[in-house]
Amino acid sequence: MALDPIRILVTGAAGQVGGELLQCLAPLGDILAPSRAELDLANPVAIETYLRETEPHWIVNPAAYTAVDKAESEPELAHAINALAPAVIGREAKTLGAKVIHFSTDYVFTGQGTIPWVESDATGPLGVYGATKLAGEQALLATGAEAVILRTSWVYGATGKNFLRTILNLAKAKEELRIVGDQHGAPTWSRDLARLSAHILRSGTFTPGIYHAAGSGETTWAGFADEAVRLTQLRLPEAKLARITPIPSSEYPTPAARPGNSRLNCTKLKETYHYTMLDWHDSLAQVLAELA
Ligand SMILES: NC(=O)C1=CN([C@@H]2O[C@H](COP(=O)(O)OP(=O)(O)OC[C@H]3O[C@@H](n4cnc5c(N)ncnc54)[C@H](OP(=O)(O)O)[C@@H]3O)[C@@H](O)[C@H]2O)C=CC1
Ligand SMILES: Cc1cn([C@H]2C[C@H](O)[C@@H](COP(=O)(O)OP(=O)(O)O[C@H]3O[C@@H](C)C(=O)[C@@H](O)[C@H]3O)O2)c(=O)[nH]c1=O
Ligand SMILES: [Mg+2]
Repeated sequence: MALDPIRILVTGAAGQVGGELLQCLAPLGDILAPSRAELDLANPVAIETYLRETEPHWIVNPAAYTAVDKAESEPELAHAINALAPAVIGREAKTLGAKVIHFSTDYVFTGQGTIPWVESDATGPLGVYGATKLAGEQALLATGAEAVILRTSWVYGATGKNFLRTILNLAKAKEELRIVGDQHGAPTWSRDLARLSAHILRSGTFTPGIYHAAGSGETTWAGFADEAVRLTQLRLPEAKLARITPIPSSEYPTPAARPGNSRLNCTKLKETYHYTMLDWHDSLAQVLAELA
């Protein structure tokens, strides 16, 4: 008798993490990757119907409302996608006996201090995006579903909309880029998150809970931009690239405030799942090689 193949639902497959998940999880089962038109996460009934029809064994949910500034003027939509959808996913997963891997953010924290945050630290989001992501964590956990929540930071990769690609484009067009130098954290490669997810799926034991999962090491946005431009200049000695000037956040006003301390302590992930996230310098070099 043939065994039922493992069905893995990947939401947001057109996004940065979702795209990498498609590649990394494909060898592990049958992937369901509905487009936004096929599964609109802003519609709870659509989520319920889709999950009852497809009965996935795993639900991997990187889909989110990720426009941090725009969320300030679209709080209802951000809440529907980031908070209500995880609640419905959790409720249905609990009924199905499906396991969930969900993604959250450093922006659940206030950003006070300099010590890397641990999972049990008090939260205090500064804006709508962070608040809706925090509500999503809490709602998912409250369903009692078997869920791992990976809190990550500063996600980038060779594809999708991200800070690295924005900076490389701007650096070719300008002489100087003024970038905030007082927000501290770690860039995280989208592919490393997908590899971690595959690792969790494969690991025989599933230990639910919140885990911090950010690139190893730390920098600032200005430090990240500076290293990206430096490495690009080494590869393209003839190119005229902008110099990076670090500025205080007060000189780069945005609708949503960002945390000054986004450092995430990833010890729990290491100890529980025996997975160490790549150092951000190493992943940056790999992503730049892929872009070249
Ligand atoms: N990007 C970052 O820097 C960080 C991200 N995170 C978290 O990691 C996760 C992955 O982020 P990332 O891959 O960068 O996000 P992206 O913005 O690259 O992708 C998000 C995906 O979600 C989809 N989506 C949005 N709204 C809906 C909806 N109503 N129905 C169905 N799909 C929808 C988008 O679809 P479409 O393509 O149609 O817009 C897109 O494919 C998210 O949970 C995010 O909160 C955490 C820390 C940092
Ligand atoms: C383009 C640019 C940005 N900045 C600043 C703004 C901001 O503080 C920082 C990064 O810019 P971004 O627009 O990429 O920032 P942002 O969209 O806030 O990135 C966040 O996205 C969400 C989804 C997360 O979960 C977070 O972990 C984080 O990655 O750099 C400058 O100072 N100068 C510039 O020229
Ligand atoms: Mg952004």
